[in-house]
Parts: sequence; C-alpha cells; structure tokens
Amino acid sequence: MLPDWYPADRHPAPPPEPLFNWLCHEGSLTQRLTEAGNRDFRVELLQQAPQPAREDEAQALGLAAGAPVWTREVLLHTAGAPRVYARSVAPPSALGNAEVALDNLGTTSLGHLLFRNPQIQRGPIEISRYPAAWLPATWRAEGLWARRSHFSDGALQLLVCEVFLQGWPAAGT
Ligand SMILES: C=C(O[C@@H]1C=C(C(=O)O)C=C[C@H]1O)C(=O)O
Repeated sequence: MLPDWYPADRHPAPPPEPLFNWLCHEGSLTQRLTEAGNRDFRVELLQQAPQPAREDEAQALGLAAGAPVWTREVLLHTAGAPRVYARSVAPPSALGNAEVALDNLGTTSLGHLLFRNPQIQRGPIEISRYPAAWLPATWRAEGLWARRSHFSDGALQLLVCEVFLQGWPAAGT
C-alpha cells in the first residue's frame, strides 16, 4: 500500500491538534523535541547503510524503484521514550559536500547538519498515514501519522521522513 503523500495544508482529513501542528512544523524537529522533553533528547541510530529505495522514495527522488540509496534510520527520544521514527534516504550520487558529514553523523542529529547550513533548502512538507509494515517491528502501529520533506543544496538531494509514534505529541507540547 503506497500512502498518498498530501501537501500538508490540503490533507483530506487533517489529524487533530497538536499533532497537525507538529506535522507542519517548519523548523527543526530536533529543536522542538528537545524543548518538549526533560533535557533528555537523544538520537538512537538503528541503521545507516545502502538499501534499495522503496517505491515511494524512488518516485520522490526520481529514481528507478529499488535503486540503491544512502539510508539512515533513527529513533528520536525525548521525555523519557522514543517519540519519532525517522528514515532519511539519498541517491549516493547526490550526497554532495555533505557525504563525509552524513557518513559520520552517528548519534548526532541530522537536523544539526541540515539547519545550520543556509545553502540547504527544505521543500514542501507532505503528510500521510504511515504503513505499519514499514516501521521497525517494535514500533509498529496502524494509522500513525508521518511527514516527509526534501532537503537540497543543489548537489545534496535528501528525503527525510518522520513518523510520530503512538502517544506523541503529548497534549500541551
Ligand atoms: C531534519 C531533522 O533531523 C532529525 C534527525 C534525524 C537523524 O538524526 O537522522 C532524522 C530526522 C529528523 O527528525 C530535524 O531535526 O528537523
């Protein structure tokens, strides 16, 4: 099942607040998660390795389905638990000058790299429900909401997808 990725402001039935506000947040999610937590934000690296692009990723990046892409999957923890699963992909030929920095990120947030470089621009945010089967087994749930956007500085072409795990955002965040 391929989710229909919708422009955030035109989803047929937008999710409730505060989730919709988080999905459309144009700043750094790392920064917002840090502020919403108990000074306990951290990145848990699940894997970072070349993988075949999923069909929706290949379509968004203009690649053939299954083309190899640089892939990074993390859990973003704050307020005592994992709150966001994120999967970022890029064509190996489109890592640009960020290649070394990306390969050496480890548990440093990708956001620090993307938001400190004014050359890197973010495209429109799209939102969708996220297929449970695409999530790591521990975090699988039906109907979770996700957002994705494209970061580019011309050479870099990076698709970042963030899935809000059950129970987040908490009310009042
Ligand atoms: C793009 C950002 O970076 C976050 C950090 C990520 C990582 O370290 O892999 C992935 C997705 C983002 O939620 C951000 O902070 O907004």
